[in-house]
Amino acid sequence: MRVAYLGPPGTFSEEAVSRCDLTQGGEALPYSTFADAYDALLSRAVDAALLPIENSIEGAVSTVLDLLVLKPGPRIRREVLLPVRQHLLARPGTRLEDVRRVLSHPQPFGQCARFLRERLPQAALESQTSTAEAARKVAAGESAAAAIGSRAAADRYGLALLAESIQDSDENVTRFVLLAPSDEAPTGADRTSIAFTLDRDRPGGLHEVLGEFARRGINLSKIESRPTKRTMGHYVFYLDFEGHRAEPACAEALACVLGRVHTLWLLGSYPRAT
Ligand SMILES: O=C(O)C(=O)C[C@]1(C(=O)O)C=C[C@@H](O)C=C1
Repeated sequence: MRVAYLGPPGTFSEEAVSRCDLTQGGEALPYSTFADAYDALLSRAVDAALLPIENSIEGAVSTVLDLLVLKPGPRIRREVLLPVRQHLLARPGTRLEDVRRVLSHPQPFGQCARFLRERLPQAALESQTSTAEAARKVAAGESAAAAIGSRAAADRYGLALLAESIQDSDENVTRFVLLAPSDEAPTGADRTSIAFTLDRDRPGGLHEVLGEFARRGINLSKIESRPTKRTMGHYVFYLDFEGHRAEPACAEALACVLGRVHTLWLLGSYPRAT
């Protein structure tokens, strides 16, 4: 399987590729942005794309949520839970007090907010396309800069760990989804992701949708909203629930939801990661 991920090599996304049963041993192809990896799947340059969707400290990876409804088509075939340890990486010999610039992907800045505030309050934070890209630039640049990223990135780009495990909480997990042309057959322990918009200004619309699941004893595991990007106050709701869309109770709930929403996107059913 050819799988697109956020590169260059050394990202957490690359590590997630090596942890997913379907992509292990396949051909992993690095792309510079989530949108590029997603487009590679749409154009069939790859068979799948593995993208982060949420983090236990920082929350939604909104770019990826937006892609799922702005360019619909790909289905979620797997979820992968990756424990994430963030480290401060710098060229060997750099001291913490020398660091004036910190480079990373925006997500790790949020995951390491306390460390940055307490230990590097003067440093400028510079967003990069990925943690590994940040490490690559720090390795190539001057010593006043550091990157936030993985141990694998430090090894690959010849950087030292200036501070270890700097995320706000020890429990730091990023959830990735493997997107493919179709989702997975039922396994008995599945999850389903959908997205929908509601008709505007109808009281109780969201409550009615949630009620279809509650009535059938279907456990919701996530709800998230994003702006539709068209009008202020109009949202796309993202919902995850336990069960497969082909199971009778879930199929019935989805049929009823279809009658209560403006637009429904079926994002896929896939085995639940533990
Ligand atoms: O920059 C990387 O290493 C990525 O794989 C991206 C990403 C993300 O966007 O969430 C993945 C996992 C971590 O939460 C930090 C960054």
